[in-house]
Amino acid sequence: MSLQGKVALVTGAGQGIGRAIALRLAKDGANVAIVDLNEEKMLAVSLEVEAFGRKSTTFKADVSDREQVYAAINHAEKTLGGFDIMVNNAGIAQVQAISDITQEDMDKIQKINVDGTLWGIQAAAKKFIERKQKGKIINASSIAGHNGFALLGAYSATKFAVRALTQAAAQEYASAGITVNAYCPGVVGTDMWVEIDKRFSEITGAAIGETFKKYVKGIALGRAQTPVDVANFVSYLAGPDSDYMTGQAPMIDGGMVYR
Ligand SMILES: NC(=O)C1=CN([C@@H]2O[C@H](COP(=O)(O)OP(=O)(O)OC[C@H]3O[C@@H](n4cnc5c(N)ncnc54)[C@H](O)[C@@H]3O)[C@@H](O)[C@H]2O)C=CC1
Ligand SMILES: CC(=O)C(C)=O
Repeated sequence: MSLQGKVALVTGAGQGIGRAIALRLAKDGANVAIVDLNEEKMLAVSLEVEAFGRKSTTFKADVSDREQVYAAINHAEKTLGGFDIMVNNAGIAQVQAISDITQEDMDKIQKINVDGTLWGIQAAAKKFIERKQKGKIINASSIAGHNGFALLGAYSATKFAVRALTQAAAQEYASAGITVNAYCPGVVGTDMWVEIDKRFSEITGAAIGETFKKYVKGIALGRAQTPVDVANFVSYLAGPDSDYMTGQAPMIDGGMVYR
């Protein structure tokens, strides 16, 4: 159990990839703070974490609000007795042709995916430095953070930005013993993809399920990704085996985008 006694905070942990990460870090030995907008879902995941024999706490926060992110970290530290790993996982998708993206669309997705990640990096690094300890910051990018996809332009732009923040933060915080990396999943069967598929269908006329199937066909390993596939990689990024890695954003996508 490589994370025995460590404290991790996972944003967007009420469901999907964030939930799987929270459970995997708990399995690895960490006590886990669950942060999300949905209180009922957070509580359910918190109970699942405790079933591994770990401590857990929940904190309702909108990651786009800087103060709420700082408050979430303070809460985790106080309740769980430390703070070692920050997973900036919360994010939203949008499916929209470039010509149809509005200012409101762009403001919303940037505030959550980009600002939310920035506040998470900044607040976590400040806490690690204040505590005079090393720390790990792990951000959710995407294959869409390496490759622009049609109808996912705004989303792709935010995930490219997450990689930029990851690279800059890795350099700025290395001397403090803080590593900053990102994970880039491909097509993961979560509610996010149910929504993406539905929006593609509205825009292109594709049948429900067709876009998801089309994307999955492009995966070399021949199946859609599960949240656990992502969590397995985040476990590595959170643990001591990745201590010599920083500023990176590898694909964990079953073979879709090659860099
Ligand atoms: N599903 C996929 O295929 C892929 C997902 N990703 C990224 O992985 C991350 C997680 O994705 P999924 O689990 O699929 O999404 P999801 O939509 O299933 O879950 C996202 C969670 O984040 C929470 N959330 C949303 N906005 C929030 C906010 N402002 N503050 C706090 N919590 C908020 C939601 O309540 C929800 O529990 C996202 O950053 C996403 O962009 C990256 C690549 C592929
Ligand atoms: C949701 C997402 O990041 C992709 C590319 O599927």
